[in-house]
Amino acid sequence: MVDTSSELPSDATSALLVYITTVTPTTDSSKAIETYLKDKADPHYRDEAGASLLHLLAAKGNRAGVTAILRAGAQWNAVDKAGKSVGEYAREAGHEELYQYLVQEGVRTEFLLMALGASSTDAYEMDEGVEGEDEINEEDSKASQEGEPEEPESYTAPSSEDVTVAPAGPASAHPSNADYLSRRLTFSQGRLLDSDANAVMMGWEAPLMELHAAVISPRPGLSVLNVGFGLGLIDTYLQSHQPASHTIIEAHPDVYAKMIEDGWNKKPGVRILFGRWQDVLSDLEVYDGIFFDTFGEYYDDLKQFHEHLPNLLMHDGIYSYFNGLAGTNSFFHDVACGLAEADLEEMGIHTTFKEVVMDDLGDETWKGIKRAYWSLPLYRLPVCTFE
Ligand SMILES: C[S@@+](CC[C@H](N)C(=O)[O-])C[C@H]1O[C@@H](n2cnc3c(N)ncnc32)[C@H](O)[C@@H]1O
Repeated sequence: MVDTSSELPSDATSALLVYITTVTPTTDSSKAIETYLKDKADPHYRDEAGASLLHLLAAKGNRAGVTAILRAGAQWNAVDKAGKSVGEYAREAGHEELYQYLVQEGVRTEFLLMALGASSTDAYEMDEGVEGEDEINEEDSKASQEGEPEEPESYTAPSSEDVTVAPAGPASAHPSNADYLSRRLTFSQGRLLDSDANAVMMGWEAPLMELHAAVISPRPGLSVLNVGFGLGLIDTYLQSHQPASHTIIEAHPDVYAKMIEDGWNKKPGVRILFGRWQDVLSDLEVYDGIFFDTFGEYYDDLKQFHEHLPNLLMHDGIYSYFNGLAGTNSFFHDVACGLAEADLEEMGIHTTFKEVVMDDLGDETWKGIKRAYWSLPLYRLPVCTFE
């Protein structure tokens, strides 16, 4: 990988940079930028901070320019050397409308790539996760769009040690669900950690789990399914709602052993299916309420689970999932929410998001944990029903 970010831009690129940074944006910006690009300005130029032309246009609130540069192949999910996305550049400069436009652009691009089987979303960790993996991988994304692997053009991505929010490594470097399931786990001080100090589940999520339980099990006597036991937080809340039947799928042997030790197999209505959800689908029934929250899985796995919902959820049932996708970057998180919403809509399932204001979790929460996986001020709790 060659870092050419310190090289001087070509004349046409310099002229384009001057245009972007000094000219007041108008609807004509799009034509002007196309002309510079025809004159061989480099659409993949990065400045010394790693900001792409799209970042610079976003900061200027230049909507026509943003459209033109995206059309020329700029990546919507580029990050600068500090890990900042184009959405953050737009929002921080006060261009909220452009921020929303960029979110829609991200959703549209990823949705199309998904349809083509070429999405970059495997870097969206489902939940508590592994360092540096919660953003869409811009390198993967570009390679996917063009059908073959390609070196980044003018920018060496910082390593995950350099920045808190870093572009993800290649998907193949992510520990797989199978790797996670072979690691030993520790339950201590209201946390469930794996042997690599990744937080599988943490006590600070209890109030969210209480809300999820109330959403999928609003009255006694319902049949509910929870995928992923973890610390048993949501299952404890679900029990307090007195379901008629309460099915729990759990894949990790250490978690399963703890469930048995704590007597979960003897609780009212509880049926435990030990195994990966992918492997126990044929043992499932149809439920009034379903919740999904696994670990070491990615957006594609969530999407795959969603594809089974028409067979698992009653016509008037309610589904929800832990919405930790890209939970340390509001722009990528907003795109992930939009993508999940669009994918569910394809199956006739409508999503509304209940907004939950979050307290700052503080550094103490993350002590001894490999990666802080949540830092956003708002949690968007999905409430999904058939239309
Ligand atoms: C984040 S925790 C769930 C926390 C839970 N919502 C709670 O309230 O405590 C994720 C759980 O999913 C389990 N898991 C991971 N992959 C799974 C899979 N493919 N199928 C079923 N369970 C899985 C993990 O072992 C872990 O116990």
